[in-house]
Amino acid sequence: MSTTSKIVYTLTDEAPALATYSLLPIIRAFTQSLGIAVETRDISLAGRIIANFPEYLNEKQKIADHLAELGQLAVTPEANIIKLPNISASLPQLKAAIKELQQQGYNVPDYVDEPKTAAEKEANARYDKIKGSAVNPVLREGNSDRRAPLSVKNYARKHPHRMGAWSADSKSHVAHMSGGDFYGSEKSALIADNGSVKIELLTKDGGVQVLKDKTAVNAGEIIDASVMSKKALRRFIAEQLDDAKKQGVLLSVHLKATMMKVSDPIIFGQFVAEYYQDVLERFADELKPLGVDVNNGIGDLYAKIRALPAGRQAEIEQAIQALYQVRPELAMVNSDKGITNLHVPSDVIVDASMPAMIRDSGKMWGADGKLHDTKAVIPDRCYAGVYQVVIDDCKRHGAYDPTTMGSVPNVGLMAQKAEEYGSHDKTFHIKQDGVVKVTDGNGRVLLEHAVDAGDIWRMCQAKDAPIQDWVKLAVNRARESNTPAIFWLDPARAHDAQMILKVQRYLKDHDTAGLDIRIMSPEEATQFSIDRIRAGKDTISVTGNVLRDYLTDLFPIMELGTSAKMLSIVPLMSGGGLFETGAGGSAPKHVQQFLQENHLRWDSLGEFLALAASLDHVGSSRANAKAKILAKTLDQANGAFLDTNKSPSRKTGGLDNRGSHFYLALYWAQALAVQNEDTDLRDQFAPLAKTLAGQEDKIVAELNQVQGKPVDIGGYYHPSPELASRAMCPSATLNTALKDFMV
Ligand SMILES: NC(=O)C1=CN([C@@H]2O[C@H](COP(=O)(O)OP(=O)(O)OC[C@H]3O[C@@H](n4cnc5c(N)ncnc54)[C@H](OP(=O)(O)O)[C@@H]3O)[C@@H](O)[C@H]2O)C=CC1
Ligand SMILES: O=C(O)CCC(=O)C(=O)O
Ligand SMILES: [Mg+2]
Repeated sequence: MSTTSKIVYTLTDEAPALATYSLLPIIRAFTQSLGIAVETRDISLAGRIIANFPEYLNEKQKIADHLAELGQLAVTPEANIIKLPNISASLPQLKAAIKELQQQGYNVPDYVDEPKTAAEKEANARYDKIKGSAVNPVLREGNSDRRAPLSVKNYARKHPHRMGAWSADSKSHVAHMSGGDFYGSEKSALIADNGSVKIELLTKDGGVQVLKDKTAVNAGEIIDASVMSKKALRRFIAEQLDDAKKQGVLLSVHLKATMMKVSDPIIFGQFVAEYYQDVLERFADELKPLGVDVNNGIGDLYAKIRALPAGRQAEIEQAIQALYQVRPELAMVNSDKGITNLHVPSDVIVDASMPAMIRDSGKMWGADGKLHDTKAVIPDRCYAGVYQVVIDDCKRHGAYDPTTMGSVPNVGLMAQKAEEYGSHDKTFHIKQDGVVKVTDGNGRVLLEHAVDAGDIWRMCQAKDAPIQDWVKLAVNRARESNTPAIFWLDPARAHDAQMILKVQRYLKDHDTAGLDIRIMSPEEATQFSIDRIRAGKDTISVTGNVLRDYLTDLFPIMELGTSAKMLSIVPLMSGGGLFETGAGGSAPKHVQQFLQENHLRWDSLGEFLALAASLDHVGSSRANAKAKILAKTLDQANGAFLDTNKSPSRKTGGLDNRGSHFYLALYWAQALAVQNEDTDLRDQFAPLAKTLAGQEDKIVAELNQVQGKPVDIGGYYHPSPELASRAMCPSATLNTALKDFMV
């Protein structure tokens, strides 16, 4: 047995970070005697801020750049990383995290909206790297394999979640642009030789602005560029506001301002600017000096007008209320608190928000606290049509039935910052009219677009080696699960047209005899997959990076009620493993409930599944037979956990995240205690199984009785480890049982 086996468990944010305080002691108890070191690395938003400003901090406060360290590990065969969801911070969230750290005595600099000094500019540049989806693209050095394991699917069939009924006359629909968007303007080029490209704006007045001097490119790589016209977008938004009002439906906007951290806050800002135009113009003289930024949502205005005299502040607030009478009703994030879809760019995130809407009868919450039909605006056409197909299908045939429906697992192209999700450093808010050109090392123009000031131009890359790996993964999954696999590619898109050629070519490298592998446009693929879903049949979706993200929330949320129950593996191209936990996010709503009621409804099944896969990887890559047994018994424990329905309840009073962890420990110890493959392990875990089973009632009572009262953990983005640990491990009996077992 190797003694060097190491699993890195990531410390992140919000609900999954809280859950870790309770789960990690259990994981350590089960692995410590096996020579498997479970180490932690802090990749939380607060941790990343601290790591990037060492010169502002004292020695005790400093932490190393764990994300950079893991990024280096991810390209080595030794990597075995369990990655929990982390906050991809919008600017308002980043600022809130900075403020909290400052209040805790961390002297980190402010993020200044309009930086003037060199120091301010330098600090902002560091913060810009921390914000948005700054973690996943660094660690995801492989493609993605996300699916619902059979045990999970069977669980969902036995314990179906609630699905809202659909009616044929639902007015809910998706609205997208018909021109002037990324989809309509995409151009693509295939790179012939290794080298680099230059991105320049040739302005109308004859000037040249270098947007990005050097972007490395490899032979066989696909690059593409596209532009979102500000004028076309504004026209489209104005039309949609009128139409929503006319149809009497809510207006909702679904973007990914977190992951698409450069483009989508700007697009979001255009909705805010258009919707609140009257107020923004009427009070422009006061709002401008305050630095109100529409890209941060109308919440930014509310926060900044606090600096005005009370009377003026009230006047602006009244003007906004008056606007709500004449504008279409907005979908609400929190109707009790009056928080609308347009308050903060990161409250409604398309991958999770559209499936939740479809699960809830195609409705969203209105200001009256009731569900209403809604216009879901997804401006760009690349992927919006997928949701319209699902909505039309639900209107025709009603909601899907979790007890009978099939599954849509996903194989997603993701490695090496593939496609749109790697485009931040090549996305530009154009300041002057002109032409953007991408030229190669020989000065040859590969791509070019005429642009106007205010437009968003971006370039994406998809490297060849990841594409080959992705095709291989798809074929393997189709073979292993004997399931049809559909490549979701649109021949009308320049990028996808190139991709289709590559897929056709690389499929020939594999034995595909007897497999059903097809290429379809996203809309056709959606219809094909949901027809099969209704017939109880499975279909593998093989997609690019964005659809990987969207579909691995869409289908799990319909099939399982949540994407938390997904197995989410990233076979790293170097041979290592990155095991993501579930396919969802860090569930901010869960933290609110926890702080108010000391009940954490976070479901850690994703962590359990990832841990089993990670232990199995230790077993295979390190020839560690005991790790294999740990993995196998953990799988059995997961099965028992699902069978006995020990997932956390949504409501305070029932078993929560902590109780669910206890049951996992109990079932895992019991599975180890009854296996005969390794008698040492059996003898070692039998007493723990006995202790936990004997104390079940007492432990569960201790875990449940703390609920119902507010709890203080000393911070939101950067809680106190002592307070959080105390809150998350409230059963003295369980703590003692684990401690006694460890010695
Ligand atoms: N891999 C990653 O690192 C990811 C990070 N994110 C980040 O997470 C944050 C929040 O994103 P958001 O789009 O709101 O999505 P979330 O997935 O965090 O939340 C949406 C809803 O999904 C349900 N949910 C998600 N995970 C679980 C779980 N383990 N147990 C139970 N329910 C769960 C909850 O529904 P209910 O309220 O009905 O219980 C939750 O309110 C953002 O900062 C985002 O960038 C998002 C996706 C992936
Ligand atoms: O990185 C992020 O912000 C979110 C990632 C995500 O939603 C996903 O991978 O499904
Ligand atoms: Mg997602």
